[in-house]
Amino acid sequence: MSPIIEFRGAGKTFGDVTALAGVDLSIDAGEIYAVIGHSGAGKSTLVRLINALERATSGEVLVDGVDITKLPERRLREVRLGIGMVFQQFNLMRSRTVFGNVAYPLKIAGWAKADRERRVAELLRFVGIAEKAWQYPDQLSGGQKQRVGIARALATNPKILLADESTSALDPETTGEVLRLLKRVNSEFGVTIVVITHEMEVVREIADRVAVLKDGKVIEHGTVREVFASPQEPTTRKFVETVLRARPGSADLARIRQRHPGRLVIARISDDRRIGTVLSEATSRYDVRFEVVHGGVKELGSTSFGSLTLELTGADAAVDKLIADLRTTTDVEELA
Ligand SMILES: Nc1ncnc2c1ncn2[C@@H]1O[C@H](COP(=O)(O)OP(=O)(O)OP(=O)(O)O)[C@@H](O)[C@H]1O
Repeated sequence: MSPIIEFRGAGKTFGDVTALAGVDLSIDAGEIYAVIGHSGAGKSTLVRLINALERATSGEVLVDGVDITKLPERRLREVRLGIGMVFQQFNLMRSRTVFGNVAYPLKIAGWAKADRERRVAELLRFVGIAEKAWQYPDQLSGGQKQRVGIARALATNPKILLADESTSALDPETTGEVLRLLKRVNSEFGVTIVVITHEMEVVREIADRVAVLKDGKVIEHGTVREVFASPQEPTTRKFVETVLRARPGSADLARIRQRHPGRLVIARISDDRRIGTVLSEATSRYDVRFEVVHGGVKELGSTSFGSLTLELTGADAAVDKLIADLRTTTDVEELA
């Protein structure tokens, strides 16, 4: 895999505000790369450096091997033709039909009318809204508007698609549909997708790799599996916990304690760790009972992943032995 987008010490300041500070990041051709961070972390600035809607004030940004921070405006137009973008608020033209919106970039790029018509029909079929071609944006649901946004972004066959909070205005079900559509864009056309989000659930559903942005810096990056399995930074851990309910919050824990006076442990669950087998053997061997009191398991790619908080009731020494057995197969943390 070769990088299609590379940030090398890229920084961006607005007056005395540092939006990005020395970002190093490498995104491979054909992958779905997510950038997650809280509001103000610098996500939008980062994505706007890729299509040079903003210019870096330091460092380099390479797109397809070319440092775009040095290019004159005229050459940037070519670079931008290879990059599509979808937005949180869809940014459709209200006065044009669905067809007109999707045809617009083709018109700008000088496509002949017959070619435009063929291409738009093909795109609308791909995103599943062919029957809405002559409707106006105001007549569409949020999910349908975003399908138009995606069709428009793909019109000129870009190699890169930038999705800036593209599902943040949608309900969870519609979010799922749009993310599945973006996955098809990636798998069927090989388009590299950069997803900007503040939701870890979006990262889980769609991305191959993820970078966590905080105060204009990349504080952690890796495959989605690595980052979910062992988040290093407190900010990353909090993001992961929003999806996995890995650890009961303090209010939850107080309620759990009231109902469950036994010892509480958190055990990591994943497909390759047979914790069910160990638990059932150890509970009968040591005469310890267990109750699941918190947690969850989610699909992550082709595997399951998560954590459970268990209440273990029995003689202290027996519970110790059970915890030791569990530790031979997974990470176990006892809650104080
Ligand atoms: N045009 C601008 N002029 C001045 N400051 C800016 C400008 N654009 C961004 N900033 C500042 O840069 C920082 C990063 O902003 P950015 O929009 O990139 O963050 P973000 O992570 O996308 O946040 P959000 O999720 O709220 O959009 C913020 O402090 C913001 O106020």
